[in-house]
Order: sequence, then C-alpha cells, then structure tokens
Amino acid sequence: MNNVLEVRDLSKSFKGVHALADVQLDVPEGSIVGVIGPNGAGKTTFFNCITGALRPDAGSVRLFGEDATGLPPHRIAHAGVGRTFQLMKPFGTMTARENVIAAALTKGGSHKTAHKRADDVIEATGMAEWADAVSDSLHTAALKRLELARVLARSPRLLLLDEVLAGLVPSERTPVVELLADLRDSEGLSMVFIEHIMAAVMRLSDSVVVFDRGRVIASGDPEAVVADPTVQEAYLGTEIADA
Ligand SMILES: Nc1ncnc2c1ncn2[C@@H]1O[C@H](COP(=O)(O)OP(=O)(O)OP(=O)(O)O)[C@@H](O)[C@H]1O
Repeated sequence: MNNVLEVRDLSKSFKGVHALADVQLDVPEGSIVGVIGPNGAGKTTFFNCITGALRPDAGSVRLFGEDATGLPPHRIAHAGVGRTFQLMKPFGTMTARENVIAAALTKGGSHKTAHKRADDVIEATGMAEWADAVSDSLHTAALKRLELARVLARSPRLLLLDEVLAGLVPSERTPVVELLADLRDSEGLSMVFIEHIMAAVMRLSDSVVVFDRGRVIASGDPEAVVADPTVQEAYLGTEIADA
C-alpha cells in the first residue's frame, strides 16, 4: 500500500522549547491515524509543519510520493490536503450552503461542478435540513459539520482533523464519528486526526501515535498502544477519566 504521508525526523523549536523532536510517521492510503497526547505535546505544531503554516527546523514531509517540506499552505492544499481547525471561521453572513459552494469553487472548475460537489457534500455530511440557514445562527454541532463540509468540498485526498469532536455532547459525536468512518470506507479517504475522546480514537484509528513533549512515545496498533505503560503514565491515566 502506498503512503499518502511520510514524515521523517521532523523537528521544530520555539525559543528553546522542542515542540517537535525527530518525529516519524507513515500514513498508508485509505487509513486513519489517531494522534493523542497531553496538552502542549506538539500535536498542533505537527499539523502546522505538514500544512505549511510553520516551516520545520529539520526533517522532511512527503505527500503523495513527492517532497512537500516547507511548501506554503496553498501548495499543500492544492496537492490534496484538507485541514479543519479547532476555531471555525465560516463566512458568518453567508448560508451554510453558500460557504460550502465557496469552498468548492476554490478547487477550480465550473460553477455547475462546484454546486454539484457542494450538494453532494451537504448530503453526505447530513447538513441538508439547515443548509440554507445563515452560518452565524448555527450552533456548535452544526458548525463542526460545516467546517468538515467546507474541507470536503475541495475533494482532499488526505484530511487532517484537529479535534473535530471538541464541544460536542456524546449524542452529537456519534454521527460525526460514523461519517468519518464512512468516508474512509466508501471513498478511501486517508485521515490523521488529533482527538482527546478515546472512544472515537479507538473506533476510528487503524493506528495510533502518541506525542509527549514533542516526541512520539508510542505508535502502532490502537489496542497495544493504549495498553503501553509509558502511554498510560504520560497521558491516559488522566484523560480516560475525562473522556
Ligand atoms: N507559535 C509558538 N510560539 C511559541 N511556542 C509555541 C508556539 N506554538 C506552540 N508552542 C509551544 O510548543 C509546544 C507544543 O504546542 P502544541 O500547540 O503543538 O501542542 P498540542 O499538543 O497541540 O497541545 P493542545 O492539545 O493543548 O492543543 C508547547 O510548549 C507550546 O507552548
């Protein structure tokens, strides 16, 4: 199986703080990798170095078989990487549908194609009921779906998801988790997702990688990783109680 993402020896420091140190990661095509770790472990910095928001100090990032180290964000997006943010910023005065269409248009192609893609994504993400509501009027669970829909509208090959479940109550999480599983199973979409909700990590992940103080302290089979005493000590002992 081809890897859509290969990270080698990735490092990034901020004024002496090693936010990332010699990080390695392979993401096989069509797989979901869960990223866990305590606050400040380097997870967001890791995403930022992949998406071009930050330039790594050392190491390499290969996307879809090509070197992508240090490329600017628009080149990474154009290559087929979609990213959601914890802080969602749709155009507030536009409807959800208009936001999705605007995202689809950035992909290029005709208006007709963009509208069709937006319709498909709205359907797939379960937004149809409120797609014509003004985005400013939407509650958190709807905004999360809209954020996902805007990213999917650009037809990415690799999705980077930053705590898409944060702020959702358990009954709102399940449909999002199942939607992500379906995107992998039916469209073969590859994903890396940062998540604190362990039930979702275990449901979705083909493999899990654990960050602690900028380093990967464990990775591989989800069951084996959560049973690892090092992981229990660094992270899970406290987090499972919160999940
Ligand atoms: N722009 C920045 N300038 C200075 N320090 C930074 C910057 N971004 C991150 N850091 C530091 O790098 C370390 C890793 O932060 P990062 O945000 O990547 O962790 P995280 O695992 O995503 O945490 P969280 O779960 O809280 O989002 C932290 O010590 C953080 O304070």
